[in-house]
Amino acid sequence: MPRKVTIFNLKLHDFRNYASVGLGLDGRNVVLTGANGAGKTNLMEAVSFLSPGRGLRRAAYGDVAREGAAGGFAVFAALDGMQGEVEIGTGTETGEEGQTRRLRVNGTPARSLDELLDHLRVLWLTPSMDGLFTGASSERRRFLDRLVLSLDPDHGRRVADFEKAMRGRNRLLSEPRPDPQWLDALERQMAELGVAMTLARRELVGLLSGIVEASRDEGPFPSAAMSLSGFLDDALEQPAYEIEETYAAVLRDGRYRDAAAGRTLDGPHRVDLLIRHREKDMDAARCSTGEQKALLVGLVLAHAGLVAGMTGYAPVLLLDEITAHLDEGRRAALFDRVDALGGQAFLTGTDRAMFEALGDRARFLTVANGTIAG
Ligand SMILES: Nc1ncnc2c1ncn2[C@@H]1O[C@H](COP(=O)(O)OP(=O)(O)OP(=O)(O)O)[C@@H](O)[C@H]1O
Repeated sequence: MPRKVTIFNLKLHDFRNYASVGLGLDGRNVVLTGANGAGKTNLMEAVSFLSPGRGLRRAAYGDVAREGAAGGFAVFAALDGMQGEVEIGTGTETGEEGQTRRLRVNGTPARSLDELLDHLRVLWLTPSMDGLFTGASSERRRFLDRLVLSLDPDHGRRVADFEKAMRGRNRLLSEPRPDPQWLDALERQMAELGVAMTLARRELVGLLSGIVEASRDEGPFPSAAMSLSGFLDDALEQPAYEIEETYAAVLRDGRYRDAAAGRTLDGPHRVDLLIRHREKDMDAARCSTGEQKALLVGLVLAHAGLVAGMTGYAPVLLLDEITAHLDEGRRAALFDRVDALGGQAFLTGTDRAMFEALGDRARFLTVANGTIAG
């Protein structure tokens, strides 16, 4: 059984519609109910800032600070985490480069937001992910990279460095006489990072598929068959250095074509995560809304199980408006699976009755107008 990470105190300051609010928690799951616009998702978003990145809305920091507030926002959490008890403070400051996010761990400034991953992993499922299967491949890539990142903290840097090198190459190719040596160097870097990224993604898909397979008969959530497509699909059985050579050659040979296109046409930035509904043997994009939601829930729960297995600690789960599209049986099964994961989950909805099956496995809170009541 994985160990539990427990957030037992949460404070928000100038965060969206919260001027200042403090919340004591007892380690159980948390159900937040309230009217539309009350601040339920905002509270979840605050918890999502306990992971690197821009949170579950991928918001610009300027939009997160409470309208009318003079400075930035702040989120404080006291938790029993992966390295014991810790106090985390994060928020924005306005400097020369605009709004930047800062992190303090036990009062000491952290060098990087990645330090958050030493203490907890936060995973989420929000209604904005409902279009994952039907939307653009860039959304699925982002989803995939977030899954990888929660297991492999170096992945974010790899992706960012690859994109930087690619932008450099694109810029160089737009010049009338680009320096071939400089191009060689950038392409070598892209090959190294691009192949590392691809192998990390492939490993994640393999591990996740294993978990999905193992939990196939555990309830009403359909299982996803996943594969990657769109980048060196035939070369990936080779050793890593050979794949790098292959990709570097593809880039070299594609210079004229890419210069004409104004962008790099081959690379890990073109990969798609293909998902099929296993039981129906149907492309997820062609499944019903409810089937897609159930497939996504199954995938996120499998990923949470994988993170718990790999780190030894159950992740904090944020499930926003999770009961929409799920029938009663699926809701009860979801709560059982969430509970079996052994972590702390935050769930939101407009109707408290939808969460009745959780019983005393959750603490019920009511959110209204940027205030929270027990
Ligand atoms: N920077 C901000 N400053 C002040 N208020 C904000 C800011 N950003 C968003 N809001 C307000 O927060 C409210 C939305 O809160 P939230 O998304 O948490 O609602 P919710 O309770 O999840 O509602 P729903 O059930 O509709 O999803 C809106 O009224 C919105 O105008």
